[in-house]
Amino acid sequence: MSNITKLYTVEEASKHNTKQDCWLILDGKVYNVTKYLDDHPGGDDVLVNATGRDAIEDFDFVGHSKSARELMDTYLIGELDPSSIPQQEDKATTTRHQQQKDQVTQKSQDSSAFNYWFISLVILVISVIAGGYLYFPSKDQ
Ligand code: HEM
Repeated sequence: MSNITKLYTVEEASKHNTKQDCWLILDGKVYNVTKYLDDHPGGDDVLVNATGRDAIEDFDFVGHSKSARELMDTYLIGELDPSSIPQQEDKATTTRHQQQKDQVTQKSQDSSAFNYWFISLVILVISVIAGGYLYFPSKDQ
């Protein structure tokens, strides 16, 4: 097993995206698979298409064998620098979640205000009817 010492940015790792120079990012680790392209049983295109992003989900989806996982170590050249991983999507997601939360809070506040006025109106109507019976009792009694 190789020692992992070198850190690469996503940008640096993503530059190697051709059949002459192909690096993969798998679970935060960086692999130079250029020499393996011709031997990969799944073909070279699939590997070149998996560059520029962490392709561990694709790798796992294929259901690679134990020996395939052991083979990976041969091509390991380093790890991804975590600070280089773009956070934009997370920020956008957080903002979207906050907006959704705000909308729910706003709706619940609107509905509380409506309930307050509705209940007040019902009490008022009941009071008027009850008052009517008290001041104008039925002639039968
Ligand atoms: C260093 C990385 C990789 C190594 C060492 C590797 C190795 C292998 C090996 C040994 C096989 C034969 C089947 C097995 O033993 O599981 C295989 C098949 C395959 N691999 Fe990879 N692979 C790597 C990355 C990837 C990636 C990133 C993808 C997809 C995005 C991929 C897609 C496939 C496909 C589609 C097959 C064919 C499966 C089949 O026909 O049943 N591989 N790989």
